[in-house]
Amino acid sequence: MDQSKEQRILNSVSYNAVKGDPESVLDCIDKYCSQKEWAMNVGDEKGLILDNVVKEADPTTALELGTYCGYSAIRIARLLKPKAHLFSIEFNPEFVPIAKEIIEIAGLSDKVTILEGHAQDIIPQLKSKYDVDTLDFVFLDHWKERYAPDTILLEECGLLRKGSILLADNIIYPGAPEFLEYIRNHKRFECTNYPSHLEYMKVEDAMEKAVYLG
Ligand SMILES: Oc1cc(-c2ccc(F)cc2)cc2cncnc12
Ligand SMILES: [Mg+2]
Repeated sequence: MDQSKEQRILNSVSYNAVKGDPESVLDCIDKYCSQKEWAMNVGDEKGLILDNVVKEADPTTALELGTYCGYSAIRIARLLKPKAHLFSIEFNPEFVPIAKEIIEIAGLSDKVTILEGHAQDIIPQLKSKYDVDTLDFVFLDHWKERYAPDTILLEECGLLRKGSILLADNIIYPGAPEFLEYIRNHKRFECTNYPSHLEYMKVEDAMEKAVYLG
């Protein structure tokens, strides 16, 4: 059976990246996806925005919705302090083993737990099953129509605390209008927009940061 694009990305990382070096894994994926096959990694330009918000949050416990091949999980996990941990939720069973392998090559398997399933099913289990208290940072990068309901679910599950930082990808393209409307019209969130471009393209995109005010 022909290999998937995601398998080809893993092949490229496995062959070209320096084992245990997250930067070389990120560079390899960015090179492959800008020169060979486009893929929906957050990419290098929006990745810098992600880096800065993660540094600002300096999270002990972080959550990512939408693992894909593990690119943004590596961007986040490489910046985490020693005892900090990232949970990453992915519903596509084909992506999970590939992301695990790529994160392993980056040497970050100890800092990342990939949870396979739908966010709306896993979020309610984070406290009881995964011993999470509250989340210091959340990266939303899964299906755009799930951004708002899953944000509401995080709050309902008591997973947000005063100062929790949410960062959402693809605010312009593909777009997340319901999410924007929700967080910008609710006084419990302080929002900041970061204009950027769609990964590896000249198409406009943006990220939105929302600080939960409690
Ligand atoms: O960053 C992203 C980009 C795109 C996407 C797809 C097709 C296209 F033409 C343009 C953009 C889809 C995504 C789905 N989930 C998470 N992130 C995504
Ligand atoms: Mg995205």
